Amino acid sequence: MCYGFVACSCLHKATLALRCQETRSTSGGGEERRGEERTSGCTHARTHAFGALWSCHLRCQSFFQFAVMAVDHLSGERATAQFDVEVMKVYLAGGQREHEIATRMAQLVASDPIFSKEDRVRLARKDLYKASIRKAGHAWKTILEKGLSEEESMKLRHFVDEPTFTDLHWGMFIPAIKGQGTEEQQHKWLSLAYKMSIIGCYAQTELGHGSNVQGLETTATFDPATDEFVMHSPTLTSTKWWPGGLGKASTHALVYARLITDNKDHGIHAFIVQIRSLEDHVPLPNVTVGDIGVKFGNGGYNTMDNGFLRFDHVRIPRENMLMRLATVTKDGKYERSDKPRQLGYGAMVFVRQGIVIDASNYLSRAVTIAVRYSAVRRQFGNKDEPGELQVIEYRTQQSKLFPLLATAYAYRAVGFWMKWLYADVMERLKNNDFSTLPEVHACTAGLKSIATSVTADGIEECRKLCGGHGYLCASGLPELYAVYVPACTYEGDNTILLLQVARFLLKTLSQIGKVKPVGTAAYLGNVKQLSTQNCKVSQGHEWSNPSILLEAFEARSARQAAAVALRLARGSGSEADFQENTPELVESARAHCQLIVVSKFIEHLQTETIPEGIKEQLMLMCNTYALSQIVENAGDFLATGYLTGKQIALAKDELKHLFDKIRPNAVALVDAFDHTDDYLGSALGRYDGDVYTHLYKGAFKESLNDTVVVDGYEEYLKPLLTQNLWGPQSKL
Ligand SMILES: Cc1cc2nc3c(=O)[nH]c(=O)nc-3n(C[C@H](O)[C@H](O)[C@H](O)COP(=O)(O)OP(=O)(O)OC[C@H]3O[C@@H](n4cnc5c(N)ncnc54)[C@H](O)[C@@H]3O)c2cc1C
Repeated sequence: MCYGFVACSCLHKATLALRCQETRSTSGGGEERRGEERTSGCTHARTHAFGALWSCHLRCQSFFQFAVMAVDHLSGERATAQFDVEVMKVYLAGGQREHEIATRMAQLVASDPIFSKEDRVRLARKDLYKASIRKAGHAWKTILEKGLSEEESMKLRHFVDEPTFTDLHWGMFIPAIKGQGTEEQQHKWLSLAYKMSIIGCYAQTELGHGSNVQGLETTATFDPATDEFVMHSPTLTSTKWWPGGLGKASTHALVYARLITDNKDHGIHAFIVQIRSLEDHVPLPNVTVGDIGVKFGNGGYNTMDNGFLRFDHVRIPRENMLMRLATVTKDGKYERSDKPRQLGYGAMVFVRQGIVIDASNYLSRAVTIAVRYSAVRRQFGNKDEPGELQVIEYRTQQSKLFPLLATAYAYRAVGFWMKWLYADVMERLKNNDFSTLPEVHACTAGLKSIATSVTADGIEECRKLCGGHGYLCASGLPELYAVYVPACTYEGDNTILLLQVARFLLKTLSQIGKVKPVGTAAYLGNVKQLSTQNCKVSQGHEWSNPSILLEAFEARSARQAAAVALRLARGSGSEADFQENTPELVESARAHCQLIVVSKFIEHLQTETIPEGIKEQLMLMCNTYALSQIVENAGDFLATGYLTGKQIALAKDELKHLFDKIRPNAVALVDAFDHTDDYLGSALGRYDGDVYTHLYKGAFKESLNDTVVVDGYEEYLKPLLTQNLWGPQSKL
C-alpha cells in the first residue's frame, strides 16, 4: 500500500539514505566481514539516516498526511449488510431523541481538545489525575455554559469516558442522600451538591470489610452533652478504603458507621462528614485522608482517586446523620421511623439498570474493535482463492466473536426492560406495594453479576481475538479491560450477589403451593412440569423457535434450583450445609439469570414495535445469544437430563448456520452501536479500517521514540556493547 510518503520530500530523502546505507554495508568482503560491516556500518548509517528521518518528522507536519487521506477499507463489508444501519442505530440508542442527543454530545466531546484521551496511557499518575480533574471541571463548565439538560449532561460525561470523582458525586453521594435523607436534609445537602459547591463520595468499604457491611468497624458515638456524633476509626482495619473521589477531590464523605448511643450499638447508619476545608481543601483536624495507590492497568481506573480515610474522634453535628429511616433525638433516644426500609430499593434498581446498560456498552465497544479488525486482518490462504483470508472468515474466530456480538445486543434489550422495571418499582413504592421487591432485588442483583462478569471476560476475549496488536494500548482494549473489570467487584462482589439470588430461589421453591412466584421467577410455579418433560427438538432448525429456546432455559434453571434445594433439604439445614453447596447454588443462580436475559430478549422482540427492517437481525442476535449459551453450558443441560447429546450437536450445527447469516452483516451490526472513533480510541477498531497506518503512526507518539538514541545508552548499553563494563562511563 502507498502510504503517501511523497507528501514529505525530506522524509523521502531520509528513507533513501537509509536504504542506500543498508545496501552499501552489505556489499563488502567475506561472510564474517560482511556481518561486521552490517553491524557497525549499518548501525552508524541507520543512526544518521534515521536521525535525518526523525528530525524531518519533528519539523514536518505533513509527515503523516497519508493518515488523513480518505479511505474505507471496510466499505466492501458494509455493502453486504442486509438491513438499514441508521434504523438500527436509533433502536439501539433507545429512540430518535436519545440518538440525536448522543450524536450531539459525542461530537461536542470529540471536538474539544481538553477532553482528548490521546496520551492517557502514557501519563504518569500525577499528570493523569490532574488531566482528569481538569476534564471533570471543564465538563461541568460546558454543561453550565451550554445549559445542558440532565440527560445531555449524563451523555456528555459518558463520552468524556473517564472514571472520575464526579461519578461518585452524582452516582452515589447524591442518590444516597435522596434515599436516606429527610426532606430537610435533602434540601440542605442537595442544594450544595447540585451546584458542586461541595464534592461528595460514598465511604462504605473498609480495609477489613467490604462485602460484609454488618462487619464495618467505624463508630459514630452520640454525645448528648454537645449534641454531636464522634466519628472514630478504632482499628487499622476500620480505615475506610476504596471510596472513589475520596483520595484527593471530595470535601464531604457519606460515611457508613456503627451508630452508638448510650453504649448501645444500633448497627450501620449513614453520616455526612466534612473531611476537607472549603477554603483551602486541607483535610480537617483529626482527619487522615489520601489516595490508596496505583491500580491495575495503564490509564485505566487510575484517573480515579480511590481513597483511605481515618477519623480520630472527629465531631459532627447530630443533624448530619441521615435520618429518613431512623433518628437519634437530642437526648440520645434512637427511634426507627415508620417509613418502610424498602424505599431505598428504587435507587438500587436504578443503579443496577445503569450497570447492565453500561455492560452492553462496554462489550459493544470491544466487539466493535474486534469485528472491524477481524475484517481487516488477513492470515494464511485458501488454496481455492487468491490472497490471504480475512480472519473473520475462520469458524473459530466467529464462534468466539459472534456470540459476544449477540450478547451485547441481548444486554441492550435487557437494559430496556430494566428501565421499565425501574418505573414499575417506583410506581409500586408510591402505592406502598412491596410485593415484587424480593424478586426485583434478586433479579437485578443477578443481572448485575452476570452482565459484568461476561462483559469483563468478553473484553479480554476480544483482546485475544485481535492477536498481538490487541495487546498494544493503541488497540484500546487493555485500557477498556482495566477500566471495566472492577465492575465485577464494586456495587457488590459478583459471587456474593449470585448467592443472594440463590437464597431467593430456595425461598421461592420452599413456598410453592403457598405463595405464587411472580415476575422473573414465575416459571418456578411450573417446576413439576419442567422437571418431567424433556426437549422435543429433532431437527436443527427447530432451535430457532423462541418457545423451544425459552422452555430449555426454564427447564434447566428449574431443575438446577430444585436439585440443590433437594440436597439442602436432605441435610441438616445448617449454614454449614449451605456453605458446602455454594458452588451449585451459584451455578443455579447463574442459570436463572441467563434465563432472564433470554426471556426478556424474546419478550422484547415479541411485544415491542420494532421496525421491520431490523427485526430479522435482532431475532438473529437473540437466537445466537440463546443457542451459544446452550452450547457453552451444554454440561448443565445434559446433567439435568433435559437435553440429549444429539440435541446439543444439533444446536451446534444450527449455531453455525446463524454465524453464516451474521457474517455479511457483522460490520454493519457493530456500526449500529454508533461508537465514534474518538470514543473507541482504537487503531484496530477505526471506522475506516485503516489499521496499519494508525498503528504505525501511533508508534511515533511513544515517548521512548522522543530521541533516536535512548536515554541511558551511554551509561548502560554502551559499556555492554563496547565490552567496557568496568570503564569510567559505566554506571553498571
Ligand atoms: C475500583 C473500585 C471502586 C470502588 N469504589 C468504592 C466506593 O466508591 N465506595 C466504597 O465504599 N467501596 C468501593 N469499592 C469497594 C467495593 O465495594 C468492595 O471491594 C466490594 O464490595 C467487594 O468487597 P470486598 O473487597 O470486601 O471483597 P471480599 O468480600 O473480601 O471478597 C473477596 C473474595 O471472597 C469471596 N467471598 C466473600 N464473602 C463470601 C461468602 N460469604 N461466600 C462466598 N464467597 C465469599 C468473594 O466472592 C471474593 O471472591 C470499590 C472497589 C473497587 C475495586
